[in-house]
Amino acid sequence: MAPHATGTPPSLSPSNSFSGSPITVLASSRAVVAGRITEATIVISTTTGKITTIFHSVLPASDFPPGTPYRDYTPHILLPGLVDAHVHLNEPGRTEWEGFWTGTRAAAFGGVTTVVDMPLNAIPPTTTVANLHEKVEAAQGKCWVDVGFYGGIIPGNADELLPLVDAGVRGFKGFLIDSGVPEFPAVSSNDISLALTALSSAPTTVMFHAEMIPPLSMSVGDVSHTSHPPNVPTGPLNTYQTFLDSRPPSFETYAISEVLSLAHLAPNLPLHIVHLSAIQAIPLLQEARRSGVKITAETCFHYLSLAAEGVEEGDTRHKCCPPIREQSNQHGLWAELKKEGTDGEDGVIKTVVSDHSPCTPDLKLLPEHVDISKSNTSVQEDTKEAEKGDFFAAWGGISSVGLGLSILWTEGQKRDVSIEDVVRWCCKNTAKQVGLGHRKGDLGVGYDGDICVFDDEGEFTVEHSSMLFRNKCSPYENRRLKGVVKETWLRGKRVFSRERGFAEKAGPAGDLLLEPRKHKA
Ligand SMILES: NC(=O)NC(NC(N)=O)C(=O)[O-]
Ligand SMILES: [Zn+2]
Ligand SMILES: [Zn+2]
Repeated sequence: MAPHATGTPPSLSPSNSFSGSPITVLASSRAVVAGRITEATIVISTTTGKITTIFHSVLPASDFPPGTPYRDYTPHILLPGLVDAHVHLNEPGRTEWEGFWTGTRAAAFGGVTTVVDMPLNAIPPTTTVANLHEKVEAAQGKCWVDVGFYGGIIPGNADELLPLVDAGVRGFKGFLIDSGVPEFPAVSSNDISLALTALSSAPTTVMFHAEMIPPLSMSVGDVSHTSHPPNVPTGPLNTYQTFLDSRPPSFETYAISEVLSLAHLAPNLPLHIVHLSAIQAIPLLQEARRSGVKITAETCFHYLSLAAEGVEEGDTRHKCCPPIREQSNQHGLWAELKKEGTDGEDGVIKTVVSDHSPCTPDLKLLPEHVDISKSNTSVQEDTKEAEKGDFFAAWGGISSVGLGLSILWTEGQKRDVSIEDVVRWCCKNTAKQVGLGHRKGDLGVGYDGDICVFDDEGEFTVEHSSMLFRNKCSPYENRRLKGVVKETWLRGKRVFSRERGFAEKAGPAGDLLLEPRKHKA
């Protein structure tokens, strides 16, 4: 046996194989194994889909029995499949916005092998066990990657929360501001208290969309002095700055203070702020962590790659909540993110996710001058002239599932980001956040054989053929990105290849990840 092997030697007896070989072997001179780049030969059981052995060198095919599927991908990098812990798949109920089939194919295209579906925008929302069952029913047989589900916290559903934990949700999300859909109302501080109390010793994570309209007296200083509440537009509705001014950083800091003021109700429960945008919130979170509050935050590919200064008039593809802020804010997010994993530092932003929240293009109310892919017919024919480009009336949400790795890699070129950093933020930490750290987010013995084959030197332009989500409407369209996913492997099966497409004959191989989260020892 080669030196430096970890794990048990592969059982090479062909008798326990269903596909002719009991193992599949992927090798490369560069792989991110246990968080470090190394040479590796990865052996995956074809029966369990688990990694059985990793050799820390590139072994030749001749070291394995004849007929063993083997490929040396050198010089491409083998990464753990990405875990995108924030995706809105919208099925059932708003399947014209997205769906399990299209959303998970878009994920597989980008090396994402696990997505965790948000509890809102589908109808019904995932706020009861019965509703979770409807979602699971709708997902059967349609998923090209593994899919987990969050539960939702809304007013009045505190009694559903523990049953949802037992039913296998990977965490919960509640809104402190209007969510944009009527069936998922915002929670009050009383609702949060009830939820935290109900879940105080449950093995889960409670996450918040942290924006709140602060009392008027507290908003002074955020926006130019006005007597308006900040959420009321004070300029042209199709100018991005008007929208940005309407959701200032104080919305995020105020909401996070609210969450922190209730954290004592569940001191052992992990809390998490989704899609953090405002850097002004970072000191609050740092201080809370220093005083022992178990709170983390995620940011999104768009906050790290787009900036308010670059949003053209009426280009509502950039609308999301909280908003994309100025370039200086983006720098601050990067600085905090890069602390994560640095010796002696404690970054509060642990993860980077897509927050893929699509809709049909008509709801984006795009004006004609915003040139989007013409694959979506009758895009804005019905839009009233007055509404075109209106940042307030347009749906808030950015489409990017499956583009994240390349977006981050492209941005990272300017910022001394290593591939190990990307794996930590998008694989290891996201898997841990959703209670899947024992089987996802890393390459190691006993982990699922989820592998992204990444050409870190390749480039592509985002166009129709690289946006596999249902509606081709994304601010990344026509952008040139660095880093191409060549293949995506899910539990030892190749589900996607850039050259050969999807494993159509085998069909969707994704599992629904409903194993309940485990109590910490
Ligand atoms: N209803 C939504 O999908 N909202 C989402 N929208 C964004 N982020 O703009 C979100 O996650 O809050
Ligand atoms: Zn949100
Ligand atoms: Zn979201």
